[in-house]
Amino acid sequence: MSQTSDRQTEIAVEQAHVDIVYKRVDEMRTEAQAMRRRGDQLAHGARNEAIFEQAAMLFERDVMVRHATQILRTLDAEHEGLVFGRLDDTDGETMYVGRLGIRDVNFDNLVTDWRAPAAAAFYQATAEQPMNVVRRRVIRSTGQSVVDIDDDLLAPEKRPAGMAVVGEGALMASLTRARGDRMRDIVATIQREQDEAIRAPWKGVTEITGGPGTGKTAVALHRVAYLLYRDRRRMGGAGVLVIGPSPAFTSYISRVLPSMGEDTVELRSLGEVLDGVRAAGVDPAEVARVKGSLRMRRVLKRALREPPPDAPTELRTTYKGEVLKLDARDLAKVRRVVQGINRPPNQSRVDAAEALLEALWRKADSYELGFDRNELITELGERIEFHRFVVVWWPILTEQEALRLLADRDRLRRAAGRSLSPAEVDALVGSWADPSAPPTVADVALLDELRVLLGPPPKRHRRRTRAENPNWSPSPRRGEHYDEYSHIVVDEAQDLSPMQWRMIGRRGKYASWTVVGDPVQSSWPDPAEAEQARVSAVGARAQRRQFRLRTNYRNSAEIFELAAQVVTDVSTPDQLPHAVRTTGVKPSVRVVDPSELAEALRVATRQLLAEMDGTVGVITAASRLTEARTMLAEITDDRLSVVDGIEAKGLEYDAVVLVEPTELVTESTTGPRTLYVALTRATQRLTVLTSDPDWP
Ligand SMILES: Nc1ncnc2c1ncn2[C@@H]1O[C@H](COP(=O)(O)OP(=O)(O)OP(=O)(O)O)[C@@H](O)[C@H]1O
Repeated sequence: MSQTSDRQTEIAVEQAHVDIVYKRVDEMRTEAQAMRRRGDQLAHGARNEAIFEQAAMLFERDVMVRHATQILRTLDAEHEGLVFGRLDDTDGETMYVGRLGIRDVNFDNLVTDWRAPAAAAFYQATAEQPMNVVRRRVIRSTGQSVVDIDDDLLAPEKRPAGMAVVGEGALMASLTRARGDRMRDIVATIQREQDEAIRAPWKGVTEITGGPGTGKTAVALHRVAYLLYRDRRRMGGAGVLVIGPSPAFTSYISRVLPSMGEDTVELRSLGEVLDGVRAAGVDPAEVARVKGSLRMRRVLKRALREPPPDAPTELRTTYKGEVLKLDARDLAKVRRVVQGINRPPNQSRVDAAEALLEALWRKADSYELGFDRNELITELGERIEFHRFVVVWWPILTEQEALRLLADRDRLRRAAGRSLSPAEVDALVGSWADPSAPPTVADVALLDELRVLLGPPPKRHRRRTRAENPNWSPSPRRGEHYDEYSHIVVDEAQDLSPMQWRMIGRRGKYASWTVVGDPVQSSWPDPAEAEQARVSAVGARAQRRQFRLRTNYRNSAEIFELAAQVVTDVSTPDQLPHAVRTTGVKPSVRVVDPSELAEALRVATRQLLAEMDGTVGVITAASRLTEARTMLAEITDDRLSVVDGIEAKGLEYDAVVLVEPTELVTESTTGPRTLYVALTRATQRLTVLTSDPDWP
């Protein structure tokens, strides 16, 4: 039989099974809807019952409705390609693998959930270790129709007569497909080295490293789905938090988990970790470096010891005809006493009031007029003007207010002491000069640090804090600043600053971790400091297991060959992945005169948009981003994005135009690494526009 007719016959065989599965799914949906209706009726009827029975009924109803809703949600998830795999083993048994486990009315397996132990062979069997598998088949569907199949024959010698083997490899077919603006799941083609990381035990710290395009992000997200499936009670209750570098990145990965039926995971970018703040802007590299350094912790601590800018320098009152006065030196002494109690400032106002009254008493006592201490303290402490004084002398601050105070150069210089150089102080003051500017991503970690240093405001003030903050939005399911996640995934971990590690560590006091990154792509200049902060965030004694992914599934070999050249000085050969796919198309490096850059950029972009089905990214240095956007303003195509090297982190496009690569290198101390990131974003085509005839 020819390959084509073999293929058609086999597609028809699989379609027959897929039809049975979808029919069963419809039945299950009807059953779940009926269950939910029954639950609702129970609640309705319960109104007329005795209290005791009512409680039992309500409980039953809750369980019923919850269970039914969960089933419906899972069934309604975007389950295109619900059945995507089939294994035929040496005993002649067949098993279908899919996004969900489905049984027929007799409880016989129609589909095994990909996360179940029984399905592991689908990902782990190889020709060297076939694990009893003769043929592995990947089934590709559109909607409910099977459109293609791809087989791997793992044990040719055990192949029974008549077993067809068709296709050219599901992985390659999937890798060459055009990309959309959202990442897709890879459940059908997870590779063995990836599967090992996905199925690693939940405890401790799981580190996944690997070069660009090795599937680290995909693996981390599939690991979340796996952990929720295997250990839903532990993981689901306290929740899973996934942290990525930017809102563009979280939006890019946002579809992966829902497509696997998981919609309870929180995805946050680094600028959104602190509740109520949504920062997306990034500082210039040298400013971000200062803001992210652990030295900032000392600076912030010292800053909070300073009196507020408009604090009164004298407290004057009268008691029984005598003038009692605390001058600036007395007040400074009282402040030090309160600070010595070592309670966070927002929790210390009562201490401050008590210390002031004590100081006033000592003044009065020194006059030797025989005043009674208790009487004096009670009377002065009840006076409205004393309260007014305390409120301005010891204000309750929000973290935003506390950070804004640091825009004052003298104040910051005092707080900086020897921790920051004068140039670093200037850089920070410059970045905070505009009081109406929103916080940057690096500011968020400082705000979170200040939040903890300041302590929670007394209850009466909390409402004020929220009302004053226009961006404040309560997290729908969790208390504010929730820190009990059961699992935290940190993606692009190589870029986290020490201050960001501290911020995230606070949210994972009881968590296990999946930490994903590639040191060669790091844009953080002091890896040793970041490593120290990371160890204290995830716990030094936590059990650690490491996985390294070695195959680059994103870039064509031609594109990766060029990219690898720019990091030869900052990487070891072991850190660079192997790109498996060749396209026969080399990257195009065009030398252009700066005066002709705009036109050359438009031509290259239009050309790639015309030639490719999928997405096109234009990547520039941060300093040239606005200009590039203006140059391309006349091209309106949803498939086009214009980003800088940092924003490009974690994203991918079918084709990329890289503008002036040397500018990405000179823009920061980790420039070659940022350029490496930019050069490894394209799956198929790369055009580089440079004014340097010698590049690369
Ligand atoms: N097993 C696989 N099957 C199909 N596609 C895969 C597989 N593994 C990875 N990919 C694809 O390769 C691309 C790169 O994956 P991903 O973004 O997870 O890599 P990464 O290691 O996080 O990259 P980077 O470090 O550059 O951000 C994605 O399009 C992903 O879907």
